[in-house]
Amino acid sequence: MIYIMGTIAAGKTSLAKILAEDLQSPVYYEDVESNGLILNMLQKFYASGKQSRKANGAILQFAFLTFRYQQLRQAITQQNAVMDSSLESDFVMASQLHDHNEIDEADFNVYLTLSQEMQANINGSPWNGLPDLVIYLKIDSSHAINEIQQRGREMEDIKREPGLVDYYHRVHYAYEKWANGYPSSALLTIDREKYDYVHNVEDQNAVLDLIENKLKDLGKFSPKAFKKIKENRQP
Ligand SMILES: Nc1ncnc2c1ncn2[C@@H]1O[C@H](COP(=O)(O)OP(=O)(O)OP(=O)(O)O)[C@@H](O)[C@H]1O
Repeated sequence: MIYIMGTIAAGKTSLAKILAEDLQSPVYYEDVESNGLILNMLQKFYASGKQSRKANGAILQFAFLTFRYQQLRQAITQQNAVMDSSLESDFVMASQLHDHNEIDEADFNVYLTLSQEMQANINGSPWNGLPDLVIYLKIDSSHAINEIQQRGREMEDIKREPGLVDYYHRVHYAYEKWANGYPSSALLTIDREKYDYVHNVEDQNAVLDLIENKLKDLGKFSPKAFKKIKENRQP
């Protein structure tokens, strides 16, 4: 199992697609646009800054947790499944909301208990609860904000809600802090300021090489399978 982590609009979905195609692996997307229930909750969450985050933050996290659990139950049975979001990324989001008093203590404790119960329920079947590899997309905060604005979702628009700039910086900081302290499994950092894997084929191949070399070193596929993947890749 491969988790992709990074702040809002770091490029997780694009990398998940490119990597899964190259590895011929199953891929699990966040896909909020086609999940009506989550999209509706997100719109309420984003509606009016701190106030709406406080009113909707906890229930949104419970919704994401449920959705992720459904994905995970399927993904644990598959080799090298790519997850564009995960219980780990939800935990970063939920924690930063809690740190800023947008999820209260009691709700956060229920969230943590439920999350642990869900993980315990799928651990050992055959998953041990940890991803084989975590890819962290490191991006400058102002660059991520530009990307968010360029994708043009009304709920995320800083012209509509200028206070979102602080929120985006805060989420970015939460991910940086998480990446600096993550001890649990192999972590590979990809510098988004160096690699444009969406528009530049050379960059794309360089990033795929970095990830697949790491997977090979971790024993996730044989040197022969690795060679075949590289041969099949677009020049
Ligand atoms: N656990 C969560 N709590 C709060 N908001 C979340 C959570 N997970 C995702 N979101 C929000 O849902 C939206 C998801 O958008 P999308 O699926 O495009 O992913 P993204 O995080 O922006 O990633 P990327 O652009 O890197 O693929 C973003 O606004 C994101 O902040």
